[in-house]
Amino acid sequence: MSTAIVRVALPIPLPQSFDYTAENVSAGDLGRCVRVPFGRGEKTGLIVALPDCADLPVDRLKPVIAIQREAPALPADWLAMVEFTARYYQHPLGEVVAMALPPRLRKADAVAGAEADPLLDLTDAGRDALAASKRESRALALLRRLAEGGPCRRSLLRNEDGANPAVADALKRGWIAPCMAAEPAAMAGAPTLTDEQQAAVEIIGAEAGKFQPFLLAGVTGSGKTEVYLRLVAQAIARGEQALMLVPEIALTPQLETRVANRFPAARVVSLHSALGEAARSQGFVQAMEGRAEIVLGTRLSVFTPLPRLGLIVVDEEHDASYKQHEGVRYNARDLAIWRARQRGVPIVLGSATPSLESWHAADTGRYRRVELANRAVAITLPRVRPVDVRREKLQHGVSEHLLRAIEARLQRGEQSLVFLNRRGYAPVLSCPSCGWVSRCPHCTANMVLHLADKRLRCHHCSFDAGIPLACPDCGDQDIQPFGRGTQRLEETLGERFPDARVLRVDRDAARTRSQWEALLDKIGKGEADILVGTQMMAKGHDFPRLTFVGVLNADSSLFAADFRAPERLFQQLMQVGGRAGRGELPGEVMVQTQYPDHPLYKCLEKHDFARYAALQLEERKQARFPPYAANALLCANAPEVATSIAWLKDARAAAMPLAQAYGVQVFDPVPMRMVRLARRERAQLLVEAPARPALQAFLTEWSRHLWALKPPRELRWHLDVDPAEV
Ligand SMILES: Nc1ncnc2c1ncn2[C@@H]1O[C@H](COP(=O)(O)OP(=O)(O)OP(=O)(O)O)[C@@H](O)[C@H]1O
Ligand SMILES: [Zn+2]
Repeated sequence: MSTAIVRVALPIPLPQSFDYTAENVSAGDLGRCVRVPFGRGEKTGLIVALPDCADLPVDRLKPVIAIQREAPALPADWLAMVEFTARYYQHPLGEVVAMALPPRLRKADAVAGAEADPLLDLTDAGRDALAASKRESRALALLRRLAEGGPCRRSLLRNEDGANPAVADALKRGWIAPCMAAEPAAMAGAPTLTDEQQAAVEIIGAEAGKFQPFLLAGVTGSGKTEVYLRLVAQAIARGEQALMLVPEIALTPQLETRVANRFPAARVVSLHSALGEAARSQGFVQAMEGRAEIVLGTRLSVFTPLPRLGLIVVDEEHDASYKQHEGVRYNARDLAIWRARQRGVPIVLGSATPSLESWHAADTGRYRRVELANRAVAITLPRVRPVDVRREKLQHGVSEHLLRAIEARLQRGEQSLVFLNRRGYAPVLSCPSCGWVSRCPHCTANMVLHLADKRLRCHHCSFDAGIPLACPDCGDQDIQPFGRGTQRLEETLGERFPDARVLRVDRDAARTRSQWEALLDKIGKGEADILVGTQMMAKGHDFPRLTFVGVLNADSSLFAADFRAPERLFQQLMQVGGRAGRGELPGEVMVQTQYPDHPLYKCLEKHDFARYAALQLEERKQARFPPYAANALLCANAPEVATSIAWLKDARAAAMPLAQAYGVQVFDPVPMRMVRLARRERAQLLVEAPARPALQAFLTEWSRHLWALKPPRELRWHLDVDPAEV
C-alpha cells in the first residue's frame, strides 16, 4: 500500500487548501469529492491536487475518511475554471467549488443520471390502436401527435397543468415506449432566415472549432434567437454540446420552449436556481457525462462541465444579472469568454444594447461585431418620442398624451404597456404635516407600501410592518402614499378605462415561476389590454399584439451617482421600447421626461445605439472608468460604520507600498450610499488600475495582507472585482 498526499479545497472562508494523506490514490481521483476530518468534526471537499510534498511534514497530516468514487470525478478543465474563478475574484477556492457544484454532488451522494425524460415513440401496438380506435380521447390525441410529429421527450407531452395521465396509461398499455434518438437535430418548424440572419450564421459558423468571440448586435426583434438556434443545430450535428446562458429565470420558459420545439430529439438540460436539488444535480451529471446536447440556464450554469463543448451563447449579454452580488462575485459573461478561450470554441454575445465593455472590445477588434440592423418580421422599428411633462398636467403621474395613445390601442384591440422605472418611484408612506416617512429601522431605505396585503415592506432586508393609522411622530391621521408604484398605477388606469383589462406584471404578481408563466400565457393569448410592468417586462418578450409602450419617470437615472446608470437607462428604454410592434403591426413608444433634449433621448428617438455608445465611451475615457480602467472594491460591514472605516484605513495603509509598484490607485474609504443594510453599516474603498493584469497582480499580493490583518470580531469584509456599481 502506498500513501499519497491529497490537497483538498474545503468550503470555509480561508484562502488556502488543506493537505491529507490517503491510500491507493490514482490520478483518476483528482476532481473527486472527499470526506475529511476537520477541527473537531468532518467536512466534504474536493481533491484539487495530488502534490509530491505537503505544506506540513507528512507525519502531521491526517488521513482522509473516504473518497467518493461512485460519482464521476470533475474533469481537469473544470478544475482549471474554478481555480481561475477563485484567483480572479479573490475568493477561497473551496467556496467557489461549493457554489459551482450542485448540492447533491457536494455532499458526495451518488447521483444517478438516469433517463428521467425519455424520448417516447409509438410502438406497433400503438399504431394498431390508433388505426382501430374511433372514439376521440386523450390517449388517441397523444398517439396521433406522436404519429404525426415523430418521437418526443416525455416532458414535452405534459398537459398545461403538468403531468399527462394519458402518457402513463399509454406506456402501461405498451402503445408507446422509450426509443433511441435518431436524427440529433431535426429542424422542425424553422423559418427561412432573412439575408442578415443567414450572413450572421455563415460568419459565425465558419469559426467552429476555434476561439473567437462574436458580438451579435441585433436590434430588438431582429431574430437573434433564430441565429443562436441555427448555430446550436450545427454544433449538435458535429456531435458537440452547446451552452446557452440567459440572464434571468423569468426568461427561461420562453427559450426552453423554443429550444425544445426546435430540437425534439435532443436532450436539453435546463439549470437555474429555482430548480430542485435533485433535478439540478441530475442535469449537471448528464451534461458532464456528455449525454445532454444543450445546456440552457442562468449565470450559475456557466460552471456546468461539458466534455464536448462546441459553442457558447450568452443572450442579452449586457444584462446586470450575469454578475453575482453575494458570495463569489463572478460575472458569468466574463467567465464564459474565459471558458471559450480555454476550450478553443466560438462564443456569441448577443444583445440589442451591448454593454459598453463588449462594444469597446468590438471597436478594438478583440471581438468580431456581427450586426442585424433590421427586424425579422416587422418592417420598421417603433416610433419613439419623448413627451415633455414640464408643460403638462399629469393625472396621477400619467400624461394625457399617453392616455390617448392607450385609448387608441384599446379601440383597435391592441395591447399597451405602461412601464415604470421603479427606481425612486415606489410608493412610500409620508405625513404631510411633519414630513415623517416610512423608513426601514434596519436600512438606509424607505419601506414601500403594499396595498394587496396592507403591509409596509423594506425591499432591501424584507422587514415588514403594518400600516399605521396615524403618523407615528405627530399623530396626524392624514398620512398618504407618496410616489406611484405599480399598484397605484393599475388603479389609476382601471378608473380611466373601466372596460379595459388591466394586468399588473411585477415581482408581486409573479412570485413563482408558474404564476409568471400563467401571466405570460395570458398576455400572449390577448387576455389583457393594458399591462403595467416593471423591469420584468422590459426584456426578451415577444407579444405580437403589443403595439404601444409608455414609459413613466425615466429621468431619475439620468443624473444618478453611479457611472453606469445612464448606460443602464438607455439599455432599459431601448429594450422596453423594443417590445412594441414586433409583429405585423407598427409600434410606438412614448417616454415622459423633463429633459426631452437630453442626448440620451435624442439617440433613443433615432434608435442610434452606436452614437450613444460612442458618447458614453468618450465620457468614460475622460473619467478613466471601465473599460478604460479596471476596478475593484474592498467592502466592509459592521454594526457601526466607524468600525468599517477604521479597518478599511488599515487595509489602505497595507496597500500603499504595493500600489505604487503596480501603478494602482487606492482611494480613501467612504461610507456606502446606502450605509445601513439589515442592521449593519457599510463602507468601501475603490481600487483603480490601468488594466486588468495590473489589478490582478496587485490584488493577489494585497489580499495576502488583508487575510493577515486581523479584523475586529464583528466585522465582515470582501473584495468585489469588476463591481457592477461603484
Ligand atoms: N427568419 C425569420 N422569419 C420569420 N420570423 C422570424 C425570423 N426570425 C425571427 N423571427 C421571429 O421574429 C420574432 C423576433 O425574434 P427574436 O425573439 O429571436 O428576436 P430577438 O432579436 O431575440 O429580439 P430581442 O432582442 O428584442 O429579444 C420572433 O417572433 C421570431 O419567431
Ligand atoms: Zn430594511
